[in-house]
Amino acid sequence: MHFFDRLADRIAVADSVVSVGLDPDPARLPEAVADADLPRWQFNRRIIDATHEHAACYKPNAAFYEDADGWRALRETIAYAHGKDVPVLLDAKRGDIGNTARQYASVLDDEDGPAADAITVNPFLGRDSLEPFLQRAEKGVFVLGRTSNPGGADLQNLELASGEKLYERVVHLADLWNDNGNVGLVVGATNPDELEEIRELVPDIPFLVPGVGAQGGDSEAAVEHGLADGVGLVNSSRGIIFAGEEAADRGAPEKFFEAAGKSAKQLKEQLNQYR
Ligand SMILES: O=C(O)c1cc(=O)[nH]c(=O)n1[C@@H]1O[C@H](COP(=O)(O)O)[C@@H](O)[C@H]1O
Repeated sequence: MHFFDRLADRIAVADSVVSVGLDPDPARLPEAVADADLPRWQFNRRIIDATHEHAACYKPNAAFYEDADGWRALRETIAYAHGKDVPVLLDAKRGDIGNTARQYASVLDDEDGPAADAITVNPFLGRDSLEPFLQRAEKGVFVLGRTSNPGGADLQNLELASGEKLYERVVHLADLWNDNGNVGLVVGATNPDELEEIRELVPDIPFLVPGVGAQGGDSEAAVEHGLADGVGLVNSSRGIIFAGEEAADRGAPEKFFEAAGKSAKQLKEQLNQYR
């Protein structure tokens, strides 16, 4: 099944557009999992148990898994999320020359265990660097459009000779690259005006909107402009998975994962007001 059809089904079942970011910073893992074999996997398992009812998608960021045990933790996490019937978007921001890109894209194949259903990619190297991802028609390919970080404007807002901004050009290209209907765009919630403008440029492309929660982005704009025909994702990572830190610090470690569930539910309900 094509990723966006699968995502539409999941959004309907969970009544949610929340993407739960699985960014298990080793320095912030609670004691309950810190001594386990594969702490990140044990952490994610309990986060998934607590949040899956409210999750349209899980988004593990590859940066938190790029070591020997990390890929094992990631594979277990993907399998577990699939077991709960929730799709997984691997946030890897890939983009490289052809043969390297082909290798990167193989992370989407099931040969070594369950693979992610979608991935984030960086468009800086142009179409051929993304071709191996785009050709996997059933997989979602989210192209970085306008990122949420303060330095995003350094390059993305540069004005080209044509008068277009660089991010506008990227958005236009992403639309051209969408032969298989599997392209999405990443547009941060911290730039609501640009979110609105980009939605006008590409009415039919679903967005992944990160930046609500810990980065303080605009959740109303995220929903209003992030969805295309009801399909899209609004991501929060630290705001959900570490919501229980304070309770644990106050001597209630059992509340850690419960708080993540509450936070995911709260975000779902907040976003649903605007759907
Ligand atoms: O591609 C992304 O997901 C992404 C793009 C962007 O513009 N900004 C952004 O924060 N992200 C990712 O979204 C997640 C945000 O995490 P929190 O700020 O903890 O919610 C991290 O995994 C980021 O790498």
